[in-house]
Amino acid sequence: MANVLSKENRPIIALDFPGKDEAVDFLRLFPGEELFVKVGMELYYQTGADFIKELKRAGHSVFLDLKLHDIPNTVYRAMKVLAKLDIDMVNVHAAGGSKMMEAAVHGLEDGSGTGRSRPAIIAVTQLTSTSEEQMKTEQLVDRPLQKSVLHYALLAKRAGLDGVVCSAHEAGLIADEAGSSFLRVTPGIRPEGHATDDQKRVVTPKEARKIGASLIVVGRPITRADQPRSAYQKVLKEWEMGR
Ligand SMILES: O=C(O)c1cc(=O)[nH]c(=O)n1[C@@H]1O[C@H](COP(=O)(O)O)[C@@H](O)[C@H]1O
Repeated sequence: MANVLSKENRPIIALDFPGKDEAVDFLRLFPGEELFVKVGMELYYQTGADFIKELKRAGHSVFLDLKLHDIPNTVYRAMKVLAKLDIDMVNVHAAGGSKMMEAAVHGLEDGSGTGRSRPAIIAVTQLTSTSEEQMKTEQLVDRPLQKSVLHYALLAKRAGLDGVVCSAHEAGLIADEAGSSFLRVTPGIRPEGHATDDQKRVVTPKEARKIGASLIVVGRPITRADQPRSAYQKVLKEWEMGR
């Protein structure tokens, strides 16, 4: 798989912008810097593959966050296409099951061809906006949230995935059970003193690293800040303090 842990595990910036212009304006604030960015559904559905290629040409690492969740054959075929974008990381929902996750890995391998490493692939466990109460009432899952997350992580590992998306709260447990090389990519990150919002299970960058996150994903605290560049520096500093 692509080496996503190079360049000192920089925080991944979620480019959750409505279109290319806004994303480009944001990236202009970081001249010459090679960032690790996440392109999600909103931006990808607007800009498509061309913008991903531009980001790669500019030297950025790209996590394409489309959270695939469909029957194995459909996911296999979609991953085969995505592998050609030369992205660094993609994801699926673990709830799609082991056969779907295996198909996703095979799709990436077949799409990458020989001589090129496939993108890293991680599985979303329970979203960081999900609470235990919601799991009970809406998913009818009557188990502790941590158990569900760990179960999905081990399922993903057995299916050949490289890691999971989870809250930092579960990162240490997953490292213990699935091994430290199994990636724990953690959104729901809020720097010290930041206001709360729709994210339920939030952690500071420093705490996330201490607990066992391999990589953190940060969106609005940086992209919606009055001074995005200094907000990024603050996140980076807090992340480094957690080492
Ligand atoms: O897969 C993800 O990236 C993801 C999974 C999850 O459980 N929670 C979660 O917040 N995310 C993404 O991480 C980013 C977090 O953004 P902020 O809440 O603005 O920091 C968003 O782009 C979400 O789509």
